[in-house]
Amino acid sequence: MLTGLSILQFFLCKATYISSCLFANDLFIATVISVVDLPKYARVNLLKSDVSLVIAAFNEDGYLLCDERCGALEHNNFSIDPILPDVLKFHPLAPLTTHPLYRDSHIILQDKASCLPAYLLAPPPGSNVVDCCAAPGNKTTQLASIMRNKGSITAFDKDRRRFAVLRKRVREAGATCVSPILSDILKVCPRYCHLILYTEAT
Ligand SMILES: C[S@@+](CC[C@H](N)C(=O)[O-])C[C@H]1O[C@@H](n2cnc3c(N)ncnc32)[C@H](O)[C@@H]1O
Repeated sequence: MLTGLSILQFFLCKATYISSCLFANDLFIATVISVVDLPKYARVNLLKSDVSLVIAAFNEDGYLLCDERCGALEHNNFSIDPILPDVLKFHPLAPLTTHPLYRDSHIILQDKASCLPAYLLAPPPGSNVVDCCAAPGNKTTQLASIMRNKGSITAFDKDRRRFAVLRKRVREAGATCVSPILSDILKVCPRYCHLILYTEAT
């Protein structure tokens, strides 16, 4: 039997539960909206194309290059990132994964934040670089693009399945200066690295 007080407690409890569900739901909706709001970034693979050719191809497909400062991107607009000259910014819903430039690895979908380490490292062509944690290969192929395939990139990953993706991406990107190695970087003999000038591990 519920007393008057316990009935009140029961309903208070329910009310708290319902409001926490509503709050969780709001949080979920807010999260979905913020993910949908994020722009898409496409890095031009300089091993297969160049920025002006990619811009021209998108223009032909009805995309319009606009100034980064013009605010929120319209559906078919895109802009050049103000910091990264080989990175293009698109509307969050731009259907880039079905675009031929993506399928042929002329562009690589890579978030702006992920593009920054290799851009800041900026190894000149002819460098010897070790990518310690390379799969799926976004930064590895970006480094190859920056180095114009000149020099060497030794790309380690210890996860067999992710390593397979790395090899595929490296091949598709035409990154011939990359040697993928399936291994735990921590087990690699330091002697091996005597030529290394740059390392990148993210
Ligand atoms: C966040 S992902 C790297 C993303 C990659 N740099 C890119 O830009 O595409 C981390 C990777 O590090 C690998 N990894 C973690 N510890 C490692 C180790 N000790 N040796 C080799 N690979 C390792 C994981 O298997 C995973 O594939």
